[in-house]
Amino acid sequence: AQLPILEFPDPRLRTVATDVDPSQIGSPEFQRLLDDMFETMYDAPGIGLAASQVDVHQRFMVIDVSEENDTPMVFINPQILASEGEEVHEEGCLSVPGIFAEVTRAERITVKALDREGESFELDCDGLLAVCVQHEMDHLLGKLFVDYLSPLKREMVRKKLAKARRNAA
Ligand SMILES: O=C(O)C[C@@H](Cc1ccccc1)C(=O)SCC(=O)c1ccccc1
Ligand SMILES: [Zn+2]
Repeated sequence: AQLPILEFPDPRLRTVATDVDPSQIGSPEFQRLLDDMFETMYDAPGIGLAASQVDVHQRFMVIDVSEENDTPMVFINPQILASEGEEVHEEGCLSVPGIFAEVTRAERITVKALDREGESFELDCDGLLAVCVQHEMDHLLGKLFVDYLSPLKREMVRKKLAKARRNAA
């Protein structure tokens, strides 16, 4: 099922997620949640989705940066072991619809996490995957890409979204 995505400035997006209990990963409920998150992400459409965005405050995220939407990736209890370089990339966010801004992040990262089978893996990422992993991991810390904007610009974003919500209502 598609899950409702929380939208800025909803304070629940600021919650810091807690580690997933590895013994829960194999449960039907957790596997169903992963499936629902992929369905929600592909439908949005998006290239990533953090559990925080669907009001589940546990440390996991789903990503698929492939052109064909056929490379689903699950990162549970992710941690960045190493990072290097700097790269500016235009980012969007399903929790801040219609807003795009440039963000500077590490160019290359080594991320360690558990996969959907609960197996530990390490991955060297660069390019859009590295950007997306860092963007999703920020969500798990209650951070949004608009936090990298000036307070003035962030206020403009808040007003723009509030207006869009009024018009939609
Ligand atoms: O809010 C999210 O976490 C999803 C976000 C991830 C992201 C996008 C761009 C840079 C970093 C992280 C999105 O997927 S926004 C939508 C988007 O960028 C996109 C949608 C369809 C095709 C390609 C990109
Ligand atoms: Zn986002």
